[in-house]
Amino acid sequence: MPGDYAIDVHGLVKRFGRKTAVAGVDIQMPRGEVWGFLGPNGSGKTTTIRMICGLLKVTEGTGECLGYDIQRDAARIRELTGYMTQKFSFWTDMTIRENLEFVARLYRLPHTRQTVDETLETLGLSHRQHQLSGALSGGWKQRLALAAVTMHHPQLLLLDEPTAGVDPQARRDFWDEIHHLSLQGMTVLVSTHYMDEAERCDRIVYLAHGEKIVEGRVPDVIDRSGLLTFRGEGDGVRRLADDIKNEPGVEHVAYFGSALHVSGKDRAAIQSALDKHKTPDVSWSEVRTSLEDAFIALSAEAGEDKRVHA
Ligand SMILES: Nc1ncnc2c1ncn2[C@@H]1O[C@H](COP(=O)(O)OP(=O)(O)OP(=O)(O)O)[C@@H](O)[C@H]1O
Repeated sequence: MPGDYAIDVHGLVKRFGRKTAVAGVDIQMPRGEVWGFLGPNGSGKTTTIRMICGLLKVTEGTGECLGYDIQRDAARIRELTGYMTQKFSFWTDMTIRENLEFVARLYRLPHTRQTVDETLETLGLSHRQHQLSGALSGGWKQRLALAAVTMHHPQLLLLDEPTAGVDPQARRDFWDEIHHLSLQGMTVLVSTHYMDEAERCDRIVYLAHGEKIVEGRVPDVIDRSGLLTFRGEGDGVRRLADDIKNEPGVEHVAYFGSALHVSGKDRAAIQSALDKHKTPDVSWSEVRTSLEDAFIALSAEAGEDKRVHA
């Protein structure tokens, strides 16, 4: 099989007129892994994905996807890839089965009936195959879209915010399916804004303003942020937020239900801030820094919008 990496791209740049959407991104993603692609709105995730699968011409940069050159072999890459766009569409007045048969014919897949049967079975859609697609709930629509993009047995799945607006149980089911596909050898790159989804990935890549800010396993990304976090619980803890926020060395203060999380890089400074605002009914303990806080800190370090710290 050509190439050790499913995705091996260097210095990808995409400019739309004077706007630089992607400003030099490198990704080396081994085959068979599940990676999360994160970053604020407009940070360049979709544009990067579309360059990787040959749907968008790169302005600068080189690379291979599944061992094929992203500029020269775009058509071949598209055959071997399943790409689920943010706004995937299907015929709402056709049944699930009819939609999948339509896609199968579009891809000129052999043995249409059998292929569709297998796809329905794999994704747990068999019992719903005669339902009109337009009547499906958000979670089942997502499942149908996944069925449509996996039917030709791609080696690489590129999923662009596949679970946006889907309820937690459906998101969980969707992720079970992603891991199931990964166990069958598929490589999966998923863009998401959900931190719990990021935690399910082998590795995450975080973009901001078209640049890769950080890449790694979740615990490593959290470590790299250098943040320490303390959780305060007890009556009145939320009233302390504004005062603690203004203490030196305190970088983030966030509400978690009735608790308060205080983060910063300097242990002594945080401790002295907490001591200063000590009250008998509030207790503090050190907890794991959240991935969200780590991203905010890393983005700020990289020159991202510093208003997030205000
Ligand atoms: N065809 C286009 N023409 C001009 N600008 C574009 C085009 N496509 C994307 N952009 C711009 O490029 C930047 C990156 O967009 P992109 O859609 O890749 O971001 P994203 O990280 O996927 O965002 P989101 O999380 O909102 O989906 C944005 O500023 C966007 O407006």
